[in-house]
Amino acid sequence: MRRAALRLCALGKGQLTPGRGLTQGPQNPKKQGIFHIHEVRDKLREIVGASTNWRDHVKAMEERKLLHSFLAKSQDALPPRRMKDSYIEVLLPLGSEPELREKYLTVQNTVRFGRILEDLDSLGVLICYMHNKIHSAKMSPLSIVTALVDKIDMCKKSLSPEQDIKFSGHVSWVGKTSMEAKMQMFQLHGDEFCPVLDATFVMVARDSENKGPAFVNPLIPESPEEEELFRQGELNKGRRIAFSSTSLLKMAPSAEERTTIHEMFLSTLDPKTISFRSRVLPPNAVWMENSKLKSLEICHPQERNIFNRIFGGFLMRKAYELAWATACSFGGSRPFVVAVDDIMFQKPVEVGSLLFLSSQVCFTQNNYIQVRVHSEVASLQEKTHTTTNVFHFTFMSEKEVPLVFPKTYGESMLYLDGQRHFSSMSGPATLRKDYFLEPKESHTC
Ligand SMILES: CCCCCCCCCC(=O)SCCNC(=O)CCNC(=O)[C@H](O)C(C)(C)COP(=O)(O)OP(=O)(O)OC[C@H]1O[C@@H](n2cnc3c(N)ncnc32)[C@H](O)[C@@H]1OP(=O)(O)O
Repeated sequence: MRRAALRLCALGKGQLTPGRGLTQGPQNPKKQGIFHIHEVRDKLREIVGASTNWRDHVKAMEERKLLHSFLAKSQDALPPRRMKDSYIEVLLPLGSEPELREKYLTVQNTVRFGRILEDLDSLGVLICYMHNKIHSAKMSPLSIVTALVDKIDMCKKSLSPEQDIKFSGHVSWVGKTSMEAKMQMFQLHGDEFCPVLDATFVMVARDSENKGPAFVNPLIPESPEEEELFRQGELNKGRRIAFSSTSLLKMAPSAEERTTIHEMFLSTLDPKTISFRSRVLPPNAVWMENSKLKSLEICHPQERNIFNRIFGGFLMRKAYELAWATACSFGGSRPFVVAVDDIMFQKPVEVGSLLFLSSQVCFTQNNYIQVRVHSEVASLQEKTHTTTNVFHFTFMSEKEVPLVFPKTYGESMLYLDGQRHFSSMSGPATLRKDYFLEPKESHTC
């Protein structure tokens, strides 16, 4: 493994305390200043001036054009902000408001992770709007879009749909037009909020009409912890550039990777024939081509964001649910998501698009299933397909899963890419002995 193994949630109680309370977990949910989950989208609508019905969306966009004059000509012209300026907490009161549960419920009486992805996306965008808030204006001239889900690490197998959940987050790094938002999620256990998830998103600011880049306010770290967070943001940017420059779409696999693929190839040759063409599946293995599932979404106006594009969170939920079904049918049991990695939003998805999602298992190890979902939109006029996103999900199954074998060169590259994503997690999966343990009845997290 290139980077020592699987991600453990780096969460601790009150892990980082810039500006007191930043990224802090256990706090009284009833205190002032916590948004209700319903308020997040309402607040976003208010900030961007979104229409509440589809008929008015053209008028709403026309109004946004007028905000162009509020855009800064340079980043230096914008006042610096602190991490605490964008810090927010959001309550999802599944315990205290049972009527909310239905939307979040799975048949196994756990919380739908796809819904959490949607909430994280909206929260990430709201955090970035808080960072760039113009205090004298109600609306923002910026169009902030999700560019990347850098990573999401789960530290609990499943969440209870009967206990309150709290999200918190803030901007942790800024570039010229991009921002990193770090978010955490906690669930009430006894009278304490315990950490359950850790997420890093990258958002990009665009002009009022979402046609070109726009500058974001600088960020000033105020304590050694904040400096460390900011430095980590810089490192993350460097890591992403390095990861992308060695992409298998650009470069040949390493010598070690080539050996892996060749050995897998040799292990599939039929010993009875002296031929490179007769391939036999080894025991307890599945051909990669047989691990696929596909779906189609018609992108209705209901799922639009202000810019008349489809919400990133909706795309993630759809991709996640397809990936889960893929892992489920591959492993033969209900898997749990462990990590989400490197979801890149390459192109916006327009309202009215036909969105094709294609999911396949591309790597497995012990109980782990690495699933890749590719999404593309079809242009009906030109009969062309354009890739909009690639999603990477790591699932854990309760029992050991079959190996997945590539047959073609292209599939071998998918295998290696899957292996790279799996290896980029930060702690060996097998070390996570507590992962399947349900919370104890004691009130410790
Ligand atoms: C209901 C009402 C609520 C309304 C709320 C609205 C919230 C909406 C939130 C969403 O749902 S957005 C929908 C999902 N996302 C998208 O559709 C985005 C699709 N992708 C794009 O539009 C472009 O790829 C994107 C604007 C993200 C980047 O465009 P470019 O590739 O031309 O960007 P460019 O090269 O100019 O780089 C601009 C910045 O982005 C950074 N960047 C671009 N791609 C990146 C990436 N993949 N990862 C990290 N950073 C990235 C890049 O480093 C640079 O940072 P700095 O200016 O700080 O140096």
